[in-house]
Amino acid sequence: MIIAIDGPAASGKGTLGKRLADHLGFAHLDTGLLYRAVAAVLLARGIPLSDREAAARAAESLDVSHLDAPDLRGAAMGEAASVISAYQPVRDALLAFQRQFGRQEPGAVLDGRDIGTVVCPDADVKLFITARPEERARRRHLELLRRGEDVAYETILADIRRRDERDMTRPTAPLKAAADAITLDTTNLDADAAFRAALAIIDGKLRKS
Ligand SMILES: Nc1ncnc2c1ncn2[C@@H]1O[C@H](COP(=O)(O)OP(=O)(O)OP(=O)(O)O)[C@@H](O)[C@H]1O
Ligand SMILES: Nc1ccn([C@@H]2O[C@H](COP(=O)(O)O)[C@@H](O)[C@H]2O)c(=O)n1
Repeated sequence: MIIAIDGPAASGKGTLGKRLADHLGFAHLDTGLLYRAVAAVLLARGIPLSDREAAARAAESLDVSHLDAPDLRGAAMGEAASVISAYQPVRDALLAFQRQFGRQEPGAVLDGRDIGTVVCPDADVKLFITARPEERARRRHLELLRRGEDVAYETILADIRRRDERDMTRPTAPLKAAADAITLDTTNLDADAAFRAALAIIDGKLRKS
């Protein structure tokens, strides 16, 4: 069984995905980390993010055993990931790994931008998690402060808006809800309430099928 979660930056996809996976005994993949890891390779080697060929090579030879590295979660890496994720060969190189991950038993939760539309178009349940940009920026601001990154709220809000715009308007696998996705707006829901709402959607969807 596959649960696909998509949505804009800092909407709570990863938090929800991990919680659902733990609850259901499923594997969980935060696919944004793959793009962040590719960007990290380029930045570590001093290669400009505009070098599409180098980005594609980095994606093709990506070592996925270090996706838990804390430096991947920083604000700069999110921005860099958003640049290289627009390159089709980068996306192509990461596709097979994601699809293979989704085949695990008893199930898998994948979160990202194109899970319901491209990576797992046949997913059993598709959720599109969203929240107002100001609320997402507030959450990310808190998170970064806790991590010791003292970035101004306004800067984070501007970054989120820019990243969403780039992700939504790129020609390849743009961020959008799949036609059969159920949208959950978590602007006024804390993480517990979002989890309960998502579980109710999943239960309802599975009972119908
Ligand atoms: N419903 C919620 N209410 C309040 N805070 C939340 C909620 N969901 C997640 N958070 C917090 O918001 C921040 C962003 O959440 P998370 O990293 O899960 O978002 P994301 O969509 O996976 O982000 P990204 O797109 O950058 O990968 C985290 O600090 C998380 O703890
Ligand atoms: N399926 C995905 C996941 C992520 N991206 C791109 O990576 C950037 C970072 O992702 P986070 O989820 O960690 O914020 C994101 O802004 C996207 O550009 C993607 O294209 N597809």
